Amino acid sequence: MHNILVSDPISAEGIAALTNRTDLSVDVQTNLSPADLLGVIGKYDALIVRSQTKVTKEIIEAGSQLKVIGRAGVGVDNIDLDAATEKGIIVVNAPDGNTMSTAEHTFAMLMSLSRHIPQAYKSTVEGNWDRKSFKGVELNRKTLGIVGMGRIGTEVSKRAKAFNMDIISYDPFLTEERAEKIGVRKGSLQDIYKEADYITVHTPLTKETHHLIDLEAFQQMKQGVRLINCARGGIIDEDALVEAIDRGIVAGAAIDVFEQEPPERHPLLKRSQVIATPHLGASTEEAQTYVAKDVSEEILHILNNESFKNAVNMPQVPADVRKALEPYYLLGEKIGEMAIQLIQEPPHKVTLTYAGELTDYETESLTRTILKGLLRYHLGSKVNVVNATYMAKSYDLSYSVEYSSSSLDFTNLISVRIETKNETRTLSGTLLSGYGPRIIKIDDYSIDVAPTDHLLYIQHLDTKGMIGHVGTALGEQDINIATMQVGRKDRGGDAIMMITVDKPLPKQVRDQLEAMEHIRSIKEIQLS
Ligand SMILES: NC(=O)c1ccc[n+]([C@@H]2O[C@H](COP(=O)([O-])OP(=O)(O)OC[C@H]3O[C@@H](n4cnc5c(N)ncnc54)[C@H](O)[C@@H]3O)[C@@H](O)[C@H]2O)c1
Ligand SMILES: O=C(O)CC[C@@H](O)C(=O)O
Repeated sequence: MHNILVSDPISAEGIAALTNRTDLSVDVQTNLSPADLLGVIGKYDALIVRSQTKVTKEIIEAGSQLKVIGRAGVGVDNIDLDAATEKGIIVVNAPDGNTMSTAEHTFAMLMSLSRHIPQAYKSTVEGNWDRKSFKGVELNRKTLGIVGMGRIGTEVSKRAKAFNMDIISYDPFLTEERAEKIGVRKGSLQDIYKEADYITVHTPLTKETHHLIDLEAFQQMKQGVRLINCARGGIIDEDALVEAIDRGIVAGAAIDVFEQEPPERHPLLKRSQVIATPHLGASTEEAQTYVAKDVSEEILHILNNESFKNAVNMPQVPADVRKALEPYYLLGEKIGEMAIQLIQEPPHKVTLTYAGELTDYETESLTRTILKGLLRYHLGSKVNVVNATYMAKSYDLSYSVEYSSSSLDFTNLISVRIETKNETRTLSGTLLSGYGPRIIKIDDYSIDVAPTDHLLYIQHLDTKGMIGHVGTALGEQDINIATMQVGRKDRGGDAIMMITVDKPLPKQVRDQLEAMEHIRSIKEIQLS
């Protein structure tokens, strides 16, 4: 039974996929204080939030069972992503469900701003009939500057085109081709400041976009410009906006999101040129149902160990790539687990090499899986594919990935070279059609071993009778040999045996083997 906590108001219809299941327990508690949340979070496997709940490092650390945090919406700035990643907790969002609603809200703000609808409404219901104070402006043939041409920015541009607006847009990822396809002009921020009658922002709030629109930016804008922020508080510097309004640069601003929410008595709210809504961009019945459905589906996938697509703190793996790589994850994990057991000292460098058909794919998820296998052996189950690269870095283990054209005549090949201060070991494996994962090389020795639970790796001198001696010693102690592979470099030189056995070796058998003449080392390898 998995326990799920929903701590913000979420569409009941949207989370029906969770609440209808008998193998899940879903608690909806939308009035928890941070202290209350801290007290209860320890018993939950999944947490679903909108933007109100602040999922801090403290909450994440107290979430001893947490596997996934779901954000029913786009922005994840209320979740400490680094803390979640460090703990191996997947953070998923619902990036598409509220795009239309937010684009429509932006447009409602744009029009309200132009025709002073909120101010005129207030005056009218107060008993006035004031037809002079609220003269507006047309959108027709005006220039709209869009900062951030992602999902919402693009939808806003479509609506603006229908109003015969000229659109100029800046986004670091906007190519000339895409701009042409959408029907907007691509420009710089400075172009927007210089030309736009309206500016709307649709970026995430990042270090780069924090106070992107500051006093310096306002000073470059057209006199009488109007601004809209339905993205995130903090992209526009609120104090600078007040100053720009007071200096007459800005004729109006429509603000849905604030640096602090609620925006306790900010001077901005005292300016008659400002209209405001309380973070309502995504607040429609449709959007709330869509985002809740999307995030519920993702949570179900994650709790059932199925593939998912909207993780924010790990790379997205397209479904076709994931399907193609799926059989390699097991092979990669086993190679990682074996490699770490072959070395005697802490590793400081790992080089992963992919060859054959693997070079056709985006292998980031495979790399994470190999690192997970490698690190788990010592660090335990706290390592997973979410935090594997983070964990590697935090243990000063550098890793790199290479692609090779040489796959030793196999259709695919994964090699892991692991280096310590004094030794370097290399392990290679392949996925053999019809046979599954095989280890085909250890250092310079060619072998062919399935990575089973108990393996015995013996380095010895190539001399007569070794196989017999080892076989007898194991047999006498009732250790059944499932398979045995031998390899040597030169006749009479260094040689290896890789034996798969049915159970771990008792200590006396190990001691006995270690004491045998011509045996150089014995390593038991346990795979999970
Ligand atoms: N008001 C609301 O209720 C509400 C609802 C939904 C989304 N949002 C917010 O709207 C914003 C946009 O959402 P989206 O779904 O369109 O996201 P998106 O990821 O589809 O688009 C964001 C775009 O911003 C661009 N960008 C990043 N840094 C930039 C910069 N410095 N200058 C210009 N462009 C930059 C990115 O390249 C990307 O194309 C987010 O902040 C999201 O949280 C608010
Ligand atoms: O949950 C909400 O209503 C806000 C959602 C919005 O800010 C988002 O980023 O998706």
